[in-house]
Amino acid sequence: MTIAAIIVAAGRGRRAGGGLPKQWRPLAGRRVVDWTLDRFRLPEIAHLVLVLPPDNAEAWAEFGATDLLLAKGGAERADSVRNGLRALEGRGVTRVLIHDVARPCVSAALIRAVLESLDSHDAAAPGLAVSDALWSGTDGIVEGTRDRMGLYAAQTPQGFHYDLIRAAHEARTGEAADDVEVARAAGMKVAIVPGAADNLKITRAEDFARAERILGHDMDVRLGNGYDVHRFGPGDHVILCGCRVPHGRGLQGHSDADVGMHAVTDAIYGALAQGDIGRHFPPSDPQWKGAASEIFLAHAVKLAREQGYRISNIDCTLVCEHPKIGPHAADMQAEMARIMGLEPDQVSIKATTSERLGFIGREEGIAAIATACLVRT
Ligand SMILES: Nc1ccn([C@@H]2O[C@H](COP(=O)(O)OP(=O)(O)OP(=O)(O)O)[C@@H](O)[C@H]2O)c(=O)n1
Ligand SMILES: C[C@](O)(CO)[C@H](O)COP(=O)(O)O
Repeated sequence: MTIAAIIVAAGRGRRAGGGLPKQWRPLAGRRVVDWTLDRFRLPEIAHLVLVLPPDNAEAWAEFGATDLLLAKGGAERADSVRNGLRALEGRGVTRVLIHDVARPCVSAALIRAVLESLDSHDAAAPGLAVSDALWSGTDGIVEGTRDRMGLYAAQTPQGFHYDLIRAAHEARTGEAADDVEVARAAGMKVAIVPGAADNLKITRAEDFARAERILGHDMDVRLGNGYDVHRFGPGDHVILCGCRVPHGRGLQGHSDADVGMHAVTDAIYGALAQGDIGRHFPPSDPQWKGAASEIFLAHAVKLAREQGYRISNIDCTLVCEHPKIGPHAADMQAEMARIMGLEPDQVSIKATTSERLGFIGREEGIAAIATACLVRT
């Protein structure tokens, strides 16, 4: 089974106002689009499609440089979805989730409930049973009461067997309230999964404050620290934070002895309460002899993602008299950011001496200390 998710983000956000379309506006410290995308970065989702406004060159450049598949938005939401479905052609996708970028508070539990329902149905979508009384009205005056029995507020992600919804969208053009309407027009039976009140769609200006409150309450922030020391030995360079730095001696260790990268890796494991490098890559195992420490860091980052965390920032301090780190700090920052899939401004690499005191002062080795901040997505 291959699962994909399509995030439709080609709307204009007219009702939300505020200049920029709502998906690009800030929400609890990040853009709406970043929150929504991260919600779908789950191990079971193999492909993530982002449907973008065709005229937003900046967004195409930004997301074109990521692992996302991109598709062009159309005039109506249904046109955008159709293009998203086409972008998945030939990738062996069997199930697809279709989600509004404007619903950034969706939980992994709801996403998984929809997927689970697809085991026994062609289509499934979250619906929130209407609990308030329903009126009809004109010009601010109530004209009648409607029966709310059996009525649901439709949410996303709406999930489908890929071939069926693909054919349904190709067969039906024109406006549709949602993909469930398209599916039903093609004769598909759609199961209702209990929706979540927190899974609101940011539609009007005031919805930002509510979404911010939900994401704030939800926030699970974890800190971890890492500390490492490697001893100098013969050599003509050291590897620090992924960069080769010429030096009169090398660092000794079972792997490439990248003391900075080890401290950062341990900080991430620490934040996850997952021990340290030695637990995942035992020094007694000969396969790690001389290994590039990138393997360890990439493993810790993957573990964080699998456990539902994103790395918010990293701070690493190298402690040595020599080599001087300043001239190499920017390269180290870029390399560490690359390995972790972060922006360089999320990674700080700095250095200090130990004022010629102790083993560092005697230039017997280099120490590194690091802090990692992880946030549940
Ligand atoms: N042509 C369109 C229209 C809408 N959408 C997406 O469909 C979702 C639900 O639409 P809505 O909340 O109505 O968003 P907008 O169309 O952006 O808002 P508005 O109607 O206020 O302009 C949003 O994620 C929006 O980006 C899209 O991808 N392509
Ligand atoms: C798909 C949807 O989110 C279901 O509630 C909704 O219909 C899309 O938004 P719109 O406001 O109807 O365009």
